[in-house]
Amino acid sequence: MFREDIIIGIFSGWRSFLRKCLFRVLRVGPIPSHIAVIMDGNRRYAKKKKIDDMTGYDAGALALLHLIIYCMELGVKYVTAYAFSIDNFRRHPEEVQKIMDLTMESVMLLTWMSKLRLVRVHFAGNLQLLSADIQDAAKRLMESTAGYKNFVLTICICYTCSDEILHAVEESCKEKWDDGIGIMGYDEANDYERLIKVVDIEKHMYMAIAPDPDILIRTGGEYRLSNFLVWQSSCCHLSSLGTVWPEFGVFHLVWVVLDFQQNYRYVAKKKLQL
Ligand SMILES: CC(C)=CCC/C(C)=C/CC/C(C)=C/COP(=O)(O)OP(=O)(O)O
Repeated sequence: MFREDIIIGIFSGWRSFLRKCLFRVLRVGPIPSHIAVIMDGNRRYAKKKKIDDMTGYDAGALALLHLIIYCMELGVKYVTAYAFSIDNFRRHPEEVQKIMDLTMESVMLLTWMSKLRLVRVHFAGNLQLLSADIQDAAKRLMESTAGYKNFVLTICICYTCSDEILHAVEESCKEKWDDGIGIMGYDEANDYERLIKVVDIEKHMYMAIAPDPDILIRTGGEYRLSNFLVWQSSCCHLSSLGTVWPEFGVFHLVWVVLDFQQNYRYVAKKKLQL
């Protein structure tokens, strides 16, 4: 499904012209630096179109590819997608396998795209839960693109924010232990002082590579975070869309960014008060 002609097609024609005009208008206002997405509604899309669920996921992966290209054009620097939660391992094995296959296909496509030296790819999550071949391919891709600064794509796979926090706490404790420092100590007032600080935890989060998201989009009409970037989204603009993920397109993106711009001043003020 991932063919070079799809990518070329997206860039060409009158649609590309219209998109450029819309993005020029959007750029008059503040552009989010980081957009995160929960790609919900792939199976509902499949049901609606009377196709099998697996083809629904293909359509979802293509919608993600479109979003990446639009965000690059618009000037968004970070895109983070929730591809697979640790809880998704409870799904039907065929479905789990399909998403793993798509991950492998995406790694191959992104490896091909990495020749353009445009995208830094990062996989966030408990990667040990992936099969050895996907782990290897993902690690190689992360290493080979680590120096690219223009655009950062993070694919959250085998991810939940609770697991991310546990991992970060563990790493912080190990670090203190290795430095010969206990976890709790006394300050001069004989009061407890925290030796593990928020900065220690944040340094070890899987998402440490990116700033906190400015916008978190969830498609499929749900209003839950489903354990996605819970730590990082205290000040971000949440956008829940009724549309199913494979139908997410450029007009949805424009709508979400306009909504973000309308609330920008308020959210910026709130961030300063934190
Ligand atoms: C790069 C990469 C690996 C891309 C992955 C492709 C992709 C679209 C993954 C979404 C995974 C997922 C479990 C979505 C939830 O939708 P759902 O199908 O459970 O939605 P629904 O049942 O509510 O309709």
